[in-house]
Amino acid sequence: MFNKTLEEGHRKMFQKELSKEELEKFQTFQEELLYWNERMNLTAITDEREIAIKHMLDSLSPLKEEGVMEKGKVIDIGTGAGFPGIPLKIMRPSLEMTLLDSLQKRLNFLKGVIEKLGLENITTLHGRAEDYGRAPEHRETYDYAVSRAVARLPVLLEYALPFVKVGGFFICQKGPGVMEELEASTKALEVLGGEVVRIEEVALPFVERGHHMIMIKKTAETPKKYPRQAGKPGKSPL
Ligand SMILES: C[S@@+](CC[C@H](N)C(=O)[O-])C[C@H]1O[C@@H](n2cnc3c(N)ncnc32)[C@H](O)[C@@H]1O
Repeated sequence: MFNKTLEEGHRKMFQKELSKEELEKFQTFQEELLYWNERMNLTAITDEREIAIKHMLDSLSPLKEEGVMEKGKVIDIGTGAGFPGIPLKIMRPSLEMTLLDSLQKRLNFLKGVIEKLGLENITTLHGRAEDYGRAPEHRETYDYAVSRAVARLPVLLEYALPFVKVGGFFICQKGPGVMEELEASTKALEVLGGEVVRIEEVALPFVERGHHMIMIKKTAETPKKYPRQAGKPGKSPL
């Protein structure tokens, strides 16, 4: 059921077949997710078909944009059980992927997944986005930041934009409240050096509800005082 849904759904979304190797990797990831989900809290979605659609295919939606994430350094902020970072890495093995989360046990799960799938050029990073966003080895060094289901946009921008090089992009997915979140983000975009370049409605195969993909270009360096200390962006968003 998982494989069939993923294959058909991928074909509908991208008009392209998944290779045998890609399919095997997705399947192993799904099996690991379900196995470990019995032992720790990884996902509320446990139906195989739903995992294929709402986790795997949903994570791939940035790839619908032509020329996006063909190569370069990517950070997935608040990756949780590996979404969208692992599916993106399966489809684009040449990406240099960093999976960031503040929960160590989820990263331990991901280290196992990375080994089982034989993925290379992928690392896990334990801690808060606000702290790594100030660290010179991470600040403004990524071509892309991605993030799904982590925070409202004004908060998320303060987590994400400090990681992105000027000229790079932050890509996130948002549900029905997208326009309201965008309106609330005017100040954050201006202060942190970002500009919305695309808002795309993404339809997911087999289900009614899709989402919006927002592409934000980093247009200027983020001032040194951002991100503020851990917890502050969430408590008092820009
Ligand atoms: C609701 S989960 C979403 C996980 C995954 N992105 C997905 O779409 O399934 C949010 C994740 O973000 C992490 N997180 C929240 N705030 C964070 C922060 N400031 N820095 C790093 N990770 C954070 C949490 O630990 C959690 O794993």
